[in-house]
Amino acid sequence: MKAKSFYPLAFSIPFVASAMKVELQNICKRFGTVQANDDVSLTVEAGSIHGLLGENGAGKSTLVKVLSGFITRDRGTLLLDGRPVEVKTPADAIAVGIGMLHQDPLDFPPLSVLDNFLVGKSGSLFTNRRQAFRDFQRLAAQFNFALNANEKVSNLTVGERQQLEILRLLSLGVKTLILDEPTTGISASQKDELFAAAEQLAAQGKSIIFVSHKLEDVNALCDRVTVMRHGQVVGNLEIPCPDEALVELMFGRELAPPVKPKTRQDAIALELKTISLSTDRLSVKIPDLTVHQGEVIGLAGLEGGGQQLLLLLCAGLLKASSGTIRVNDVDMTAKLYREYLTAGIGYSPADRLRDGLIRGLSIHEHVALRTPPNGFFVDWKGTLEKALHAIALFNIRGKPQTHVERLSGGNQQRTQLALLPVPLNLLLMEHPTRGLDIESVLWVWQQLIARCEGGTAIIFTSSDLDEIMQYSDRVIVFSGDVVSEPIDVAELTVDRLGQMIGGKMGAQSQKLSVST
Ligand SMILES: Nc1ncnc2c1ncn2[C@@H]1O[C@H](COP(=O)(O)OP(=O)(O)OP(=O)(O)O)[C@@H](O)[C@H]1O
Repeated sequence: MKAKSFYPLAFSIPFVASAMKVELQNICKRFGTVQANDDVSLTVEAGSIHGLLGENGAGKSTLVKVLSGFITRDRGTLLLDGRPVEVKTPADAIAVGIGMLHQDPLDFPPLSVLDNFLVGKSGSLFTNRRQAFRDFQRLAAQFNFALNANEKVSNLTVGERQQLEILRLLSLGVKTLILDEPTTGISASQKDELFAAAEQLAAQGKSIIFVSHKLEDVNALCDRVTVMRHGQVVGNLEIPCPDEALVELMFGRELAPPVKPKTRQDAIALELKTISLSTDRLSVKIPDLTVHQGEVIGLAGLEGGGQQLLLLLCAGLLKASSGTIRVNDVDMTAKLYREYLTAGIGYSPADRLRDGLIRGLSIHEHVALRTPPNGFFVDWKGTLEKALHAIALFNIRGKPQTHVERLSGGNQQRTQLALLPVPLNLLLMEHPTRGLDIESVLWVWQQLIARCEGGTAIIFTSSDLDEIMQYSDRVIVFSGDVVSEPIDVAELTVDRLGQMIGGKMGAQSQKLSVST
């Protein structure tokens, strides 16, 4: 790289392999009428990976935000290695060795990887970039993270941004690393890399707190797990632990997945012919595709692949370089985005707070924005009733006046779903259940299946291969610039899907090269 050498001071990475026991005692935190943490106590032994499990809104993020200084607690004590410490800001937390990787990494996308790596270091403006670059490379190599220091962060996948943030926190001397739902939205191989890094750090004596609602992740990675429900600790168990026991603790009852009935009808909802898509990073040819009303098509592939482009095309947000798109027998190829909306096409993006909802606006204001105006004025009374109805119907834990950024991840997704028009001809969903607890996942799919029964065709992306297998009628696999033909789900297994995403397409893509 071309290192700028006019930064005179060097910084060095504190490579202290030190242990730290973390104890949270009787933590209480209330937001208005919500008691988010109600007398919560948690002990994380040095050198261990401790899971924090709970349904959406259980209070997990609040607890770890208290620990990492992003939220001030109302009551309770924090002990590090038996000594009480005061953490009131994220800087206080870093100073005592506690760092948190957020669900959406707190980075600066317009800046380079190296610039982001330097954020938070004292005197970082005057840092010797050559030295910083070497430190970055050394640390990245230690964890097998293939990151390019000169790449802009805006070009990275969520998984790569997480890796960068972990390196940055470690370089700041963090000894307790909090991972807040880190496997949401990353690829299977990035998850493996993340787990290997967490295990390596625990082996060095660092303590890891792993916040999740994925039982298989907790069972695969953690030594112990604490389960929260309604702001309280309801269990503290050794891992491995049977899934049924964890589910019962999380929800107070057993859960059964919905059976997907055959919803495919004869009428055609969507037709794609000889479509080519390209951005400055990727060019893909999409196989000719006919989607029937009520049918579910799953798009599998690594994050940042062509599957997202295909959804954007069908939503009218991206124009194809060639080919035609027809919805309900109407040629939409040259149509504008708003014409896609009036054609009954709904799009639900993965990044809820960036693309789906508007920070600073309440649930009620979102409902009002979605409601066609009756004359010049907004009908605040009528839209309030609609908001209350949506909150009840979609079981959203929030009030009409709650700002969307204050909702838990699961409740943001419920709000996004509540805002989708009914009926729809075509529903495009990026990661429909990302960040949701198991009960919410089942609930979301119940809603989606009901839409299919009403004739809506669904195309969705997911990095959860079990979800793709369970709910799709047919699957299209994206691997780099190679795209498979649509495959009947009965012909697939999760293993086969994983191999195809990894590039072993076999006969399924050869057919495609004939058809394109
Ligand atoms: N800043 C805030 N203002 C108001 N209420 C909040 C705020 N942050 C969290 N809450 C509420 O506190 C409760 C606990 O939320 P928290 O985010 O801690 O849950 P969680 O277990 O992390 O959920 P998820 O898994 O969905 O992220 C929820 O009811 C949430 O709406």
